[in-house]
Amino acid sequence: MLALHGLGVSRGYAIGRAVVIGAAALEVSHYRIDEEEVEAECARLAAAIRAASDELAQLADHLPPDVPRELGAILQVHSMILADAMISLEPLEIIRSRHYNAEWALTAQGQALAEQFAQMDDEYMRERGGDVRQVIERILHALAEANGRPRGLKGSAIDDHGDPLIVVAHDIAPADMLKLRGARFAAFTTDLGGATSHTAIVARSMGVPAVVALGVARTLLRDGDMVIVDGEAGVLLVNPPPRVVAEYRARQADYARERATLATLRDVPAITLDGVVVSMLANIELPEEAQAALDAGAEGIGLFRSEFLFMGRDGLPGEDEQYEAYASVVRTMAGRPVTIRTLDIGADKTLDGEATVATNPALGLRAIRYCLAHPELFATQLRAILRASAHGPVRILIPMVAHLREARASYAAIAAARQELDVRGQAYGQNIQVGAMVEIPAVAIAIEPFVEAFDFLSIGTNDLIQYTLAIDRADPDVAGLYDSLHPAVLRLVANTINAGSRAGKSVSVCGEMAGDTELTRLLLGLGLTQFSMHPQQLLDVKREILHAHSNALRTKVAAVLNRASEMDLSLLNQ
Ligand SMILES: C=C(OP(=O)(O)O)C(=O)O
Repeated sequence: MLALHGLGVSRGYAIGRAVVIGAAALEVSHYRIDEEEVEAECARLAAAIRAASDELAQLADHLPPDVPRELGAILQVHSMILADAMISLEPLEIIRSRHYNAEWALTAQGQALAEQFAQMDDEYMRERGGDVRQVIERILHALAEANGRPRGLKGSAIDDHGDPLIVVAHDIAPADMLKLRGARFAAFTTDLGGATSHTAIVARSMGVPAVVALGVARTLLRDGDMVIVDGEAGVLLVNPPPRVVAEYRARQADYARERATLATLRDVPAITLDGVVVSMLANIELPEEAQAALDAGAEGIGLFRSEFLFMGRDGLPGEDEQYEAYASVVRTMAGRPVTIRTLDIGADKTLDGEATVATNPALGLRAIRYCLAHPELFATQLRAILRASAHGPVRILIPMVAHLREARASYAAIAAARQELDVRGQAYGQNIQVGAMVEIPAVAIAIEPFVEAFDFLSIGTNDLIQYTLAIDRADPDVAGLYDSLHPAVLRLVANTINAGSRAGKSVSVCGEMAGDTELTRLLLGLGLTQFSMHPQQLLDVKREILHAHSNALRTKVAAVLNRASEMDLSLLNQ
């Protein structure tokens, strides 16, 4: 058994078969077929191989006279590869023996061949690995065309009869995670990533165990390997013996029982032992998650990351489409407040087709900076949000504010959007509240004018830590330095909470710190009374709150906050 250690970023355990994917393979559907479908699936693959072969022949026959002669030679090599049994027969055997769908059989064979070619001594032969990959891609295109739909996971069906499937990837961009949402994988692992990378955040929102920062796991695993993902300990076990599988099945059952017990806290108000009332809010990425938030007892949405509506798709969503998405959340939350963050695009969250030239995108044209540089895009989103406020209480949250002039420009844009709606005869969002994310250290330090400028504040600890400690939150090489307990981080959080409380303005934490039960007592001790986190984490954190004594924690935290060293959490348990 191989045990690989990474960072557990989404709780729970999964036992299943690995689906090893590279970036391009993400677009390929993986599902198992029934015995009676085998011959039809083989015929489908054989037809695609013929189509690819015809296409190559056509290309070779109609080569313009001015193209280099090498191209003709390459096409010939590709035709030979295509005719070879390793491509024309082996994948059919995989369909018959493993009941994989055609695309999966082909990519599984491609992966095995890529590894064989990579190990060859002869450089010429090693390079042929690239040709094999190109030939396989040509057949995948032919399969997609024959299906009459673009390749993608959306249309895939995952094996319902056999073992659960577990994604093992080098890295998955947040936009690709969106494609995987519909595909019902039982767990995720990636070689890259950090605890607060957006990939980890999306995995948590999908409610499946996930381990990131595994280093080279993807290169060590093969499609179909039996694996266990331990999201608690951050471990990936490969080909475990039956004794270990049995132990993990027992852990899975215990975990399910623990969740069921927690569910009884759903409607219990979050009040500390000394009577401090705490608001339990949810973070969501897509409108469908609002129901999960309600099911977990959320008292509102503290952060709707609207950028996920814009990612992993062709073109931008228009005003009506956005309005429908926001309105559906507001309707689902039935009178509870919904905080919609305006487009926070940039760094690891990119729009399709938009390349960045920034050398350091985390410090570049992100979030409100991007929106102010694209006024029409911003205005469209603001109109959609204002319209959605007709269905219930909505708050607008502006990300990455660093300057007061950005606050002024945001208010001006909201006023202009309101005016445009007025002209249309739609008077919406007259008294809408506008807040700012506190995620740039400069704001948390010079906080007073921002408290004054905005109706409420939400501390984005993920970025606040990233920018305070100069740690890329998605980079596994520096994950060990990403530290929520650093005294500078805690003082910035305390400064923001205290300034809000002095001015009577509401302050929440919506970064991952809010959902970490190890930090609940610390945040209560810092005076926090509004927590916003993934629906999955709400009940765990509520349990901590119900057993805490807020005033005692405040005294303890105040006594150690100004120490130079990292916060010692054990002091809060004494
Ligand atoms: C909530 C936050 O924003 P995001 O994780 O979406 O960047 C944060 O930075 O803490």
